[in-house]
Amino acid sequence: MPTRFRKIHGAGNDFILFTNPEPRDVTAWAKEAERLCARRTGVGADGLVVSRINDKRPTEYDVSCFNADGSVATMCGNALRCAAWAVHHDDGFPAKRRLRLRMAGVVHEACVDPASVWITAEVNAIRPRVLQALINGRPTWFDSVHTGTEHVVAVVSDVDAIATEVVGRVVRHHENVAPVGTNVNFVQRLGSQALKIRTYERGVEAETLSCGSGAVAAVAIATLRGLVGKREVTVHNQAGDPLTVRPHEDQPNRAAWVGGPVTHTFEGVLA
Ligand SMILES: N[C@@H](CCC[C@H](N)C(=O)O)C(=O)O
Repeated sequence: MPTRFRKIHGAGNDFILFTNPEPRDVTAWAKEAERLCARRTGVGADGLVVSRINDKRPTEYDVSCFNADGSVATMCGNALRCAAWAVHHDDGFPAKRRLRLRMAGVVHEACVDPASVWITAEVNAIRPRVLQALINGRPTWFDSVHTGTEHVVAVVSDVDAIATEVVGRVVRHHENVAPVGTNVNFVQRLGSQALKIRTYERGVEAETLSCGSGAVAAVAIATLRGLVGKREVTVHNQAGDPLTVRPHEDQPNRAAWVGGPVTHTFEGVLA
């Protein structure tokens, strides 16, 4: 197993990132994710990410993401953004050029500009009202949308009034989304083209400070429900580092760009 790692976060969603491990590397990454993501006994992170260049042209990287519990994330917007930052920083991939990142068999575009790192996410069919749960005593509907991974979204009047981890844990295991479960988002309209979001993440089994695929899901549902127009939306999160979501120029109904800050925190060597 490689010993050098980088700690990095995408708008507060934090990862242990390994780049370009030896081609013959046989690390059991899922197991290592569980061990290293532990906040008290490991490095501590929401997930573990492995990024490696593949031999495809134009430049393409394979990016794998494991949640803190060792499960595979089929899509993680913030992990892809962190991986894109590293390709730019370490391998000299030019800013503002399109890069290809493959995660769980799906190719995402990425683009690093000085202020933000952007990646694309799929926006699949919306299933309105897939489940209902009590929020502060009030029955509340959740819509679902698959943005590369499972998300449900409830529109609420005040996200700060919600016990996100309590409600999130119940909804995450709701029978209508069994057996795979779901990530759970609570969304509030903040004004013209702005939302506030809180996300309970499956696989981390806790609220995270931001979620890229969750921000895309929130914008898809908020657009459908007429809360925002179909153009750029600012999604304010618990990190205080908003993500921006805008429709993809070529497939506005099928994909979106999500962008925001990436911060390299430190590099380390495993004992
Ligand atoms: N934080 C991520 C989503 C990670 C995946 C999720 N926990 C799952 O397993 O579905 C993001 O930024 O998109």
